[in-house]
Amino acid sequence: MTMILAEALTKVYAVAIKEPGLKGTLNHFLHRTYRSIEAVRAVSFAIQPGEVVGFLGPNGAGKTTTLKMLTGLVYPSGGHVRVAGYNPFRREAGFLQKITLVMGQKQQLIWDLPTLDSLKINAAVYDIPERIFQQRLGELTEMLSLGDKLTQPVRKLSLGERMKAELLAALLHQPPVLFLDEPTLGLDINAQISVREFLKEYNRRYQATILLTSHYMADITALCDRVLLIHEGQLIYDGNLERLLTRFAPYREVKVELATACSAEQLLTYGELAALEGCWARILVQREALTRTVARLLAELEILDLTITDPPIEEVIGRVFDTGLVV
Ligand SMILES: Nc1ncnc2c1ncn2[C@@H]1O[C@H](COP(=O)(O)OP(=O)(O)OP(=O)(O)O)[C@@H](O)[C@H]1O
Repeated sequence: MTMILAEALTKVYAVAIKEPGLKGTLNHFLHRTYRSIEAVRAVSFAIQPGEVVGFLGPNGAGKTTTLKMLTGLVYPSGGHVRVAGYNPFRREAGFLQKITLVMGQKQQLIWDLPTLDSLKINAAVYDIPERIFQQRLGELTEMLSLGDKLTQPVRKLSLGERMKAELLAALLHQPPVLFLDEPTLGLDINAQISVREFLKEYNRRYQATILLTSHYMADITALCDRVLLIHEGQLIYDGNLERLLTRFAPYREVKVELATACSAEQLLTYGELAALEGCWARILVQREALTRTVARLLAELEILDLTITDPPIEEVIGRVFDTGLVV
């Protein structure tokens, strides 16, 4: 059974327009006018059980709106959705047991209470028997390395600990489908890594299906083989991350340290000049010309150091969004 299915999913928001000044305010009350924002346009995809899929797009591309439609928080203007066999808009109890939605910038834990108290409330809401509650609590606390943190008021936790506690609360009912909107937002590198590791382990242990948005490409590369790219409300790519990178980054980055500074014009004869600072230069070279170009660089210039790397994924994805190409 397909776990998450979106067919021609569309959302058009009607936004009231208000002119400035007193006249505008009066008009706004008397004859309100609206303009339409097509946040999501005919988006279709199918995600199978156990898949971890990255959902990427620039700000305002329509990611959160799509997640809200998949979780039944926003009613679509068109199209069809099915998650774990349910129609999300009915908000049936069975559906709510199957999913969770974690938003990095919103919290569900009660600020002044210890996490444990919020967890007990969640256990009651989801009708989790005491024995199962204790067992899941122990397992998740260990997986998240939260130790004795659960008895402290939430406001005393660090940002990373709070995010882990949020995940614990969101997963207590052991949902098979996870919608995660920026779960590592604002966390330091170590906290990002431990959230990532936890999600990887959670997916492995419970074969959970995960749809994840993140502005940190390290989250995506660590967790997702497959990505969905959305641009101005339209799905422009659905497939393997590796394939996307090879297609949109047919070049490699050659970083050189020169014995003496060189002009940009001279370096441009080797490839596209990405940066030049004093004696350091970053040159983008087509993959098929790499060996030839490196040989030329070493023969023609006095090189102190040379490294070859793949371009940063952020840069490649940025190029895809800049072109807005439908793949
Ligand atoms: N409730 C709303 N009413 C009107 N317009 C909205 C509403 N929510 C979102 N939008 C608009 O819909 C478009 C898509 O927004 P959405 O939040 O889905 O994008 P996003 O990809 O999640 O962006 P970000 O990465 O910045 O969170 C934007 O133009 C946004 O301004």
